[in-house]
Amino acid sequence: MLRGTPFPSAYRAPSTLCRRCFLRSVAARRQQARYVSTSFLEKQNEAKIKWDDRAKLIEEGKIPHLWDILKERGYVKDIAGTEDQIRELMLRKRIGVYVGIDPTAPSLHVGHLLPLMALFWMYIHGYRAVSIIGGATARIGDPTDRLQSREPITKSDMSMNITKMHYQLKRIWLNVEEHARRHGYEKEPRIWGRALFNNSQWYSSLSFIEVVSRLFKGMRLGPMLSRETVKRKMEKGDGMSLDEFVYPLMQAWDWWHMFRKMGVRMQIGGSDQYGNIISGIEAVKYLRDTEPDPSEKIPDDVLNTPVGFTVPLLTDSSGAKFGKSSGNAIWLDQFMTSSFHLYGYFTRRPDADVENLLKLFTFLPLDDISKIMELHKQDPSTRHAQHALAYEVVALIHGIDEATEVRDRHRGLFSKGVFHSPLVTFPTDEPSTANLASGFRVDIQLPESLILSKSISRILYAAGLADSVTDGNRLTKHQGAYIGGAPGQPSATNRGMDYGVLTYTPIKNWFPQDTKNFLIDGKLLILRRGKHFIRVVEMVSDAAWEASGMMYFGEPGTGRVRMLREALVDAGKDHDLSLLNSAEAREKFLDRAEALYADEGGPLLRGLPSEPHPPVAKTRARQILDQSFRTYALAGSGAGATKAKTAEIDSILERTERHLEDQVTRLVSREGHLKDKKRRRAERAQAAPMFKKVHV
Ligand SMILES: Nc1ncnc2c1ncn2[C@@H]1O[C@H](COP(=O)(O)OP(=O)(O)OP(=O)(O)O)[C@@H](O)[C@H]1O
Ligand SMILES: N[C@@H](Cc1ccc(O)cc1)C(=O)O
Repeated sequence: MLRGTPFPSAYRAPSTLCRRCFLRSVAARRQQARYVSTSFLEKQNEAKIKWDDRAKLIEEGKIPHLWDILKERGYVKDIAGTEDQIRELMLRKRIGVYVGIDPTAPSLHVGHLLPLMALFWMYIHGYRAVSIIGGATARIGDPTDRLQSREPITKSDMSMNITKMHYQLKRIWLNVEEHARRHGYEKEPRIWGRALFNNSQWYSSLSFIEVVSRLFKGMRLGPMLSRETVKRKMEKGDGMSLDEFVYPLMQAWDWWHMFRKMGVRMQIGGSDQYGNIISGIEAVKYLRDTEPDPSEKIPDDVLNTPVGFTVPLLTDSSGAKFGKSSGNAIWLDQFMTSSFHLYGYFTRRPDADVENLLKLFTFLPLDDISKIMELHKQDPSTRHAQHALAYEVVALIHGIDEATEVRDRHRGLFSKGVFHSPLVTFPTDEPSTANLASGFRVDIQLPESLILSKSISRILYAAGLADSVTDGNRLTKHQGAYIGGAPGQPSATNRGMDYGVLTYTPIKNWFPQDTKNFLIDGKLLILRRGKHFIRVVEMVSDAAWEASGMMYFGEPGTGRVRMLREALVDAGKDHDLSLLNSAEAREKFLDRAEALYADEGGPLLRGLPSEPHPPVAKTRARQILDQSFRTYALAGSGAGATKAKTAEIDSILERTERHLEDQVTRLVSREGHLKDKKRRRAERAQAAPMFKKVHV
C-alpha cells in the first residue's frame, strides 16, 4: 500500500497565496489524502495504455473516431469550441461528458432522449458519462427561449419530479448496457464509467460569496445583456429577474464543479442550450485561469479545454420543439404515455424521417439500418423500419420484454395498417394525457387515517413495499427501508427533505405520530425498500379515499375479500350450481370475477403497487380465480347437495380469498425484491472508481 502524503516538503505557502487560500488548500489536501492500493493504480495505468493504443488505431484509420460516428448519425448540430479541439480531446483523453436536465416535470420525454443518446454513445465508447438532475437549477428555471417566467414549483412536486426522474434515469442506464451488448458493445469494467448527480449536492454547501467573488467578478454584463434570450424576454416578454439572468452562470458552475472534480470537459444539450453551453465554456475557462490555489491549478492546454455540442431539436409535425413547455411531450413514464402509445408514436413517423430517427434513437449499426431500409422500401406499407425503430426505443426505455409484448399487441391489432379490434381506439398523435390533469402521477394514494395514526410497518405494507405488517416490522428493525427526509436526524424532530434534493433516512419503528414529519408539503411521502424499489405516496383525506373506492393492503374490513365472495356468490346465482362444472359456466364465472377484480383499473388491482406488477398480478389473479372456481364447483357438485353444502363452500371461499390475497401480495413484493437484487448486483459490478479523486 502507498501512503498519501498530506504534507509534502514542497507544500509551503507560496508567496502568491493568501493565508485563507493556503489554509483552505491544506485542509482540502488533508481530506483528499487517502490510502490507495497499488493494484488500483496498476489498473488505472492499464486503462491508460489501452486508451493510448486505441488512439493509435484511430490515427491509423483502423477504427473510426467516435466524433465521426456521432456526426454520421446526425447527433451534431452546433459545435461549441472547435472541431479540432473536440477531436483531439476525445482522442487523447477519456474525458468526462455531461447532459443536464431540470426536474420541472415528473418524467423525461422523448426530446430528452436525443442529448442522452449522444451521451450513451460516449459511454459505450469508454468516456465517463454524467447525467445531472438540476434540483438546484430547477428552482430558478431556465429562461432560454421563453417570454414568460416559469411558475414556481412546490416542494412536493419538486421532490416527486426528482424522485421520478432519478429512478427513470437509473433504469434507462441499465437498459443502455443491455442494449449496447445486443449491438456488440460489451461492457469493459473500469473503462465504462457513469454517474448520476443532483446539482443540489454541491449547491447546498456552496457559499454565495464564493460564487460572487470567483465567478460573477469575471463575467461582463455587456455580452450577457446582448444574449438573444435576455433581449427577447426584456423587450417582448414579462421582463427578466436577476435569478433568471444568472441562470446560465449556475449551469456554468455545475460544469466548473465537474470540470475540476470529475474531469468533465464536454457538455451536450439540445440546440436551445447552445447559448448556455457557450456561456459555460467562457465561465469555466475564466475560473480555470483564475484559480488562486496553485495546488488546484489546471493548465490551459488542449486536454483541459471545455467544449460542447448540441443535438438537433426533435419537433412535432408543426415544427414546435417537443417538450414540457410546449405541452406536446411524449413521456417516457408508462403512466403518462403508455408503452403502447410510445410504440405507436414511433410507428407513425413518416417514411422520410425514419432512417434518421433510426440513426438517432437506436444503437443499431449503420449497416443494419441500411438493410432495414432496403427491406422497408420493398413494401413501405408494412412500416418495417418504423416497427424496428419503435421496438428499439421501447426496449431502451421499458426493457426488451415490454417491447416484445407491445410489438405483439400492435401486430395483433394492426396488420398492414388496418385496425382490427373495435374495442381499442386507434392511438392518435396526441400523447396520452391520462394522469396529466393532476400535474403528476403518484405511485399510490393512501388515506390520512393510515398515514397519521398507524405504524410505519403497516404503511410499508399498504404501499406494497412489505409482504405483510410482520415483514414491515422486520424491515424497520433491520433498517432495510428508507424514507425521504433529512438524514441523521431523529424521527421525532426530523425536519424533512430540503427543497430540491432527494435524501433518505432509514425507517425505524417510530411512534405513528412521527411519520407526519416526513410529509413533503403535508401530503407526499417517499418510501424506498432496498436500493431501487420505490413508492411515492400521496396522502389523501379519508373522505377522498372513501369516495375513490380504492383499497390498500391490510385495510381493515375491506372489501377485496368481501367483494370476491360477492362475485363468487353472484356467479353461483347466475348459474345453477349443477351447471357449474360446465365449461360455459366456468368461462362466465371467470369473466365476471375478472372484470370485477383483475382489471388493471378494477378494485382489486387498483390497490396494488404500480407497474410493472399489475400485468403479472393480473395473470396470477386469473389463475387463482380459476383454481377457486374449480374448488367451488367441486364442492357444489355433489348430486342434490347444493344447499347442504353452503357452509362448506363458504369456508372454501374464505380460504381461497385469503390465499388469493396472500399470493398476489407475495408475488408483487417478490418481483420487486428480485429486480432489486439484480439491479444491486449489476450496480456493484460496474462501480466506477475513476470518479474518485485520489492524491498519492
Ligand atoms: N425536443 C427536444 N429535442 C432535443 N433536445 C431536447 C428536446 N427537449 C429537451 N431537450 C434537451 O434536453 C435537455 C433538458 O431539457 P429541459 O430540462 O429544458 O426540458 P424541456 O422539455 O426542454 O423543458 P422546458 O420545455 O420546460 O424548457 C436540454 O439539453 C434540452 O435542450
Ligand atoms: N438548462 C438545462 C438543464 C441543465 C441544468 C443544469 C446543467 O448543469 C445543465 C443543463 C435545460 O433547461 O434544458
